[in-house]
Amino acid sequence: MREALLVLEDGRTFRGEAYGAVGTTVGEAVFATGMTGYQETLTDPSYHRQVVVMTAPHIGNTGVNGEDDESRRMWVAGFVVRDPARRPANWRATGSLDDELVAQGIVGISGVDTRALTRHLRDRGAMRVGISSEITDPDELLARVTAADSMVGADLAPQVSTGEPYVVPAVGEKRYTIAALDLGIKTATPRHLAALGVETHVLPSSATADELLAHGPDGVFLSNGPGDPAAADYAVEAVRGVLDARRPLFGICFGNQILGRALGLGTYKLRFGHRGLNQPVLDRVSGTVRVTSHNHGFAVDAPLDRPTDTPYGQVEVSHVGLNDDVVEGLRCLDVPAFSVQFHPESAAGPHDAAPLFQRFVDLMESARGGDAAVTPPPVVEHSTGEKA
Ligand SMILES: NC(=O)CC[C@H](N)C(=O)O
Repeated sequence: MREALLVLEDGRTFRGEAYGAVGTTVGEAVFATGMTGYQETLTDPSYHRQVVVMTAPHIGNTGVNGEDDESRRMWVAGFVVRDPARRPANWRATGSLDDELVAQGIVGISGVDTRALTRHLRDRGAMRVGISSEITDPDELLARVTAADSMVGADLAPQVSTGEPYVVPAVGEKRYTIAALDLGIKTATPRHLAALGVETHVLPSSATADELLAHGPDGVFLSNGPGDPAAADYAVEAVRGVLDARRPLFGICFGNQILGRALGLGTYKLRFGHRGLNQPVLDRVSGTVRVTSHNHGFAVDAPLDRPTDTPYGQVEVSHVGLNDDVVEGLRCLDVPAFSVQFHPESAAGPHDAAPLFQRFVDLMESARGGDAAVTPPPVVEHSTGEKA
């Protein structure tokens, strides 16, 4: 058994065993509370440059399979678990997580008190961290950690985006065509759209509005993605062009933050972010509470109690996180655009929010009928009492 060391930027140190590839890595320490879906987490491009701490104590129980990857590779900068499964067992498994982490060069640590680590991050906020199964001196590792780039100001979408455009065909009859700006897109998203008859043309993060609109798509999609939305000016510019063209637009997570910025709203870094599969969100349009999957460290800054005037008309907060009143969705009242901060495409679930893809399809359908500026019903008010 090989020892490993974890050092947080504030000096707190944990010791454990090497897990995954042997080596040294640094990144932003974040915790994820999902009890399932580790394969999707590891392969979600939004986790690029983040060291993910799993709060669920047993990880790897169902191994890995050839179907659940959210992209072409694992992106996490490091992986922290309590107890790796000794023997995976699942009818879909094609291998073990341990072997896959080694094969993909992901440095991890196991045997760590992940509860103590998570409480530390909750109390002090997300921060930089290093893991090493080579360096044994905490001060030496700490020097590497403090030399690492911060997540604030990091422009990471170009590093994960596709180099070349590609097409995900509709399942069955093709009814709509969309252009998707790949800021770190997950495979589950075009799959959900394909099931609704949507053909998705995925374009690199550098695509301009003209490129997105080149083939006359029914709508434009803005994907999830890693990094600080404040650093992605090129995407903001592209979205403004799409809004000018009044083309139906739907964004998820990073896409929600980019739409917010395109409308003139600000974004800010949350103390420790939302990462998990059971986050309650109020859909203020229908008055429904949905249990949703989250992975975000930044959020849009917008007033909850009134619409905001923007160069594209008014926008209102359509969804609110019930744990902490964070903006979880935007809805434009005068242009056909909306977005959510959480993940309707979520695999391993939950699927409460999946109908949002149908809302995008409905928006494209009404735009075809010349009725693009949908007149929405008023939002419902709520009170969560004291902030969490
Ligand atoms: N999943 C995402 O798209 C994450 C968006 C952004 N990088 C954040 O951390 O908030």
